[in-house]
Amino acid sequence: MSDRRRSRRREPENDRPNVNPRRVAFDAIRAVTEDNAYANLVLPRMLAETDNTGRDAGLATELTYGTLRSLGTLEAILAAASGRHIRQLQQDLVDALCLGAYQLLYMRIPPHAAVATTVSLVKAAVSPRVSGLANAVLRKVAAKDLDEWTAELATGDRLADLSLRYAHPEWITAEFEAVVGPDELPAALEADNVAPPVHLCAKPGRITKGDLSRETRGGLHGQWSPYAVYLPGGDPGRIRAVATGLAHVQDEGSQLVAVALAEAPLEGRDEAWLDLCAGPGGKTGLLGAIAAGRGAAVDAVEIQPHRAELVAKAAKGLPVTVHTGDGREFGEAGSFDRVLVDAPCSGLGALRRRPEARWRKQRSDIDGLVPLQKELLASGLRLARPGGIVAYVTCSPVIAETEEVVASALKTPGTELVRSQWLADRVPDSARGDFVQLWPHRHGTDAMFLALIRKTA
Ligand SMILES: C[S@@+](CC[C@H](N)C(=O)[O-])C[C@H]1O[C@@H](n2cnc3c(N)ncnc32)[C@H](O)[C@@H]1O
Repeated sequence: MSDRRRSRRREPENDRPNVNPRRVAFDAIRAVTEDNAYANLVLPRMLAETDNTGRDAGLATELTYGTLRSLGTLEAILAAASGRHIRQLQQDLVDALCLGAYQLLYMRIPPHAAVATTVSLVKAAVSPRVSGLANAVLRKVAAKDLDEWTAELATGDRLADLSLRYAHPEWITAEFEAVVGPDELPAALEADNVAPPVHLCAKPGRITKGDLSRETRGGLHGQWSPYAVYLPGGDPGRIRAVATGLAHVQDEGSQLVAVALAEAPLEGRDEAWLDLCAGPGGKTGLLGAIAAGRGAAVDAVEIQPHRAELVAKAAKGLPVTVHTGDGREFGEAGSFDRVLVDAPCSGLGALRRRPEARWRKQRSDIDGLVPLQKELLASGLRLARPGGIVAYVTCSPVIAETEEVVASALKTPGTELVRSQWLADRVPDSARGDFVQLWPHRHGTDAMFLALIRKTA
């Protein structure tokens, strides 16, 4: 590097400090553990503020997301290496040690560099007094690789050992196993630890997949959804079609369940569609675009005003009317032909997108959500006309939020479960009995669940 370029790096333009990527990652992790921030919101802002771009931004992102995803496992290994309970150490030191241990156990960073940079970070950002302790603990961590550590800490309890190996809380591992079974469980857990590519949806009637793919400079067409394009990299907001609303960011699985509702066979009138839990509007945007091509219109309901505004933005120019209100009290019974109930859920099917989420959630959160899910589905069934079709969707595979909610709704007289033939024909291994269950490790999508229910009377 020339002297001129080196000095430019030390004194960045606009007086913005070019803070090194490890420090940015540490600050982002601190914001998550200390202030309950969301990494995917806080990190991009910190990268912009510190002028980190390109490879530096990539390194900071991998460090932040990887460390947060693996927190439980890193803390267990650090506890063993330090010989004390992790809660006996101050939290900012734990965060720095996790960042260092992640580099040692999950990345190809040479151990001496991972230890030295973390000790410097501890000196500068935590306290020089604990840098000796950090050095000693990290050297112990570096003495074994991840497989050796997980073998050493294994208890013989299969679910506990898998949870440690794949960095999931044990209760989530158990919930996944109840659906996917023991053979596929490791693959299902492992898939949550891989950052997913960004999926785009080319809104039908607005832009073709081919044109969207060209705008993304080579984005591949999605495997399953007729509207999906995989972004090859970069900021989706910079794609013109996304900025102008012709396309939007949407997981391919979310596209599939929305299209499955639109493609379900229906006799009679087919012009009044309802999206009962619409915010922030990804599925409303897609359903609105399909409805536009079929002469139908969509009513979209969202209880949170700021999310209702996002729905209105996502549906701009489409035949969609947005209502801010409670879906349990909305509308006239029997007035809709197709109804989507994309219920608020634990989100355990999208853990790969939210690095810290698995450590924040608790089993009791699900118990709190199930009554609302049942009420919203009951309301969706009330609002569907005889012969109409209701799609119950969650981005969670958990039995209590999926099968059990649907089973309770099917006790209502005049309802029957129908298979999504459209989805079954298109996506292999997507059947879960008569339901649809997508998986990151099988399909590269979020773990979306879909049940189609027809109102027979
Ligand atoms: C899983 S999200 C929906 C995602 C959305 N369909 C999409 O594709 O962008 C569930 C939404 O339901 C909303 N919600 C929660 N309770 C509700 C209620 N009683 N009535 C209407 N919306 C509700 C939440 O605020 C949240 O925006």
